[in-house]
Amino acid sequence: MNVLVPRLAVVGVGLIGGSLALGLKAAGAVGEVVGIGRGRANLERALELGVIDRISDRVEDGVADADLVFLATPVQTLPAIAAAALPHMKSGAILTDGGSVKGSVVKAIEPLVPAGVHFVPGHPIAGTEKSGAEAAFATLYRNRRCILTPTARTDRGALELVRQVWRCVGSEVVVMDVQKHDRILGAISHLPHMVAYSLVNAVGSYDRYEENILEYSAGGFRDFTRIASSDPTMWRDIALTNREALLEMMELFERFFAELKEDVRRGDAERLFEFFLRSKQSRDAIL
Ligand SMILES: NC(=O)c1ccc[n+]([C@@H]2O[C@H](COP(=O)([O-])OP(=O)(O)OC[C@H]3O[C@@H](n4cnc5c(N)ncnc54)[C@H](O)[C@@H]3O)[C@@H](O)[C@H]2O)c1
Ligand SMILES: O=C(O)C(=O)C[C@]1(C(=O)O)C=C[C@@H](O)C=C1
Repeated sequence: MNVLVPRLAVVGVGLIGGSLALGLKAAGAVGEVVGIGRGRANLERALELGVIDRISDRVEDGVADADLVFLATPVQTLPAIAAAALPHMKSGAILTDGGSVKGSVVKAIEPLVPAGVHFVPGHPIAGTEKSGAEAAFATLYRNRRCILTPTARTDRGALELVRQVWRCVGSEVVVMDVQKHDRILGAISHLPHMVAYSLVNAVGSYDRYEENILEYSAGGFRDFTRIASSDPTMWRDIALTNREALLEMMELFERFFAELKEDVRRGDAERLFEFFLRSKQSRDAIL
């Protein structure tokens, strides 16, 4: 494979940033990877694991010679990091990100982009509940989707390069407008995390017996709540920056849960069966 990105700078060498670096390395598509972050121990571990080739202690220095800068830190930290990075990026360089919410990120970053530097907002729809450089792996993005949310200001050449980067690690690239992205992800990703976190807290608070009843959990509870082990900082930031779409979905969910509760209360066998069947059919169809 030709080198697509001679020098990549990754800010936030965790699951998402580290996996992009590893995927590009595995494809032979990157020259050097510079890692930038807050936690020295995590960066040193990333270096040891071969996720990055060198550490830079300051965003300003680390991005200076990069052709592509990938921001992969919690959503609320992205604007300040972009503000620190952008004035130091070379002409023709591209800034992109992997933040789970796009509206707030684009609104804050786009006005900061100087002439000659390009910004391509993105979001890989892939992940796990694990965090940090140790959690990164080269195949995370294989057979997954990556959504890019360009605006009227986005440079088409830069968009094409970022598209190729994600294709190179095995993703199907989908281009979508920012608002649609935030609504769809609010439904398909953010709501399920809110439900999983609530379920664990609700069941965990049940105190009729002295035992911790979570210890009785088996496949059903554990499969359903895997994502409640996800990083609280990441999910706090998502809940705060996609509030409108998330509240709309939480209200929709409440209506469905109330309907189910009413059917249980009334002992309506026919409606219960129909409710479960409709859900099973929808889910089976995407497997
Ligand atoms: N985990 C997922 O499933 C997933 C999927 C898609 C997108 N995302 C998004 O990707 C981003 C990164 O998520 P992740 O799962 O890789 O998290 P992570 O915790 O594994 O990695 C984030 C890294 O950023 C560092 N960091 C945090 N604040 C920083 C700051 N102010 N300056 C520099 N470094 C900082 C952390 O130390 C950590 O090493 C988030 O915006 C998240 O919403 C996550
Ligand atoms: O598989 C997981 O653990 C995930 O939570 C990944 C997941 C999701 O599917 O909701 C989480 C957040 C993202 O921004 C994208 C993907």
